[in-house]
Amino acid sequence: MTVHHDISPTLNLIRLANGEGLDLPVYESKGAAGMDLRAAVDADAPLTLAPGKRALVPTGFIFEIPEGFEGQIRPRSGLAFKHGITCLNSPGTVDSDYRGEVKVLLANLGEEAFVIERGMRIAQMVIAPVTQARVAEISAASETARGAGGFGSTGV
Ligand SMILES: O=c1ccn([C@H]2C[C@H](O)[C@@H](COP(=O)(O)OP(=O)(O)OP(=O)(O)O)O2)c(=O)[nH]1
Ligand SMILES: [Mg+2]
Repeated sequence: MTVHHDISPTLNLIRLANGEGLDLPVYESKGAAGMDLRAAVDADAPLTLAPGKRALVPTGFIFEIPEGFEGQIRPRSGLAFKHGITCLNSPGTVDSDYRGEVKVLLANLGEEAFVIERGMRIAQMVIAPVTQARVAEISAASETARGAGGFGSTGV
């Protein structure tokens, strides 16, 4: 069966109190795969992420991911390259039935503390189609040329 997804579904956002005044997430270029997510930390209280530490950073929005899609929260390569900042659970998964605030689990793998200011673009979200498989338990696996070979069985 072929499932055809709307290639530009509407993403409804609900702004929370801590998101007041923040720019909406946008695609920063015409062909960008991800929309950048901004930190909804208090303007008077930037978040300092010490080396080796992690923090759940609010975005200030509830995202109603359209049914049949997910939101994938991924690191920004610039922050990763320059500062060692990544998403610990990358790619983070935002389910289409989630109605809480989207948060970004940042980790500092760098050697210096990293300061997250309000409105900083900390990660990006890709909206991607999802397939839910039916699960069926069977008694024996079908035969293939690969068989159980894996984890480097074809060489490096
Ligand atoms: O980076 C993330 C990852 C998840 N979530 C939210 C949306 C997602 O729908 C929900 C649950 O995420 P996940 O399934 O990855 O976490 P879990 O540990 O399995 O929690 P749960 O038992 O709530 O599913 O948490 C975020 O806001 N940011
Ligand atoms: Mg889960």
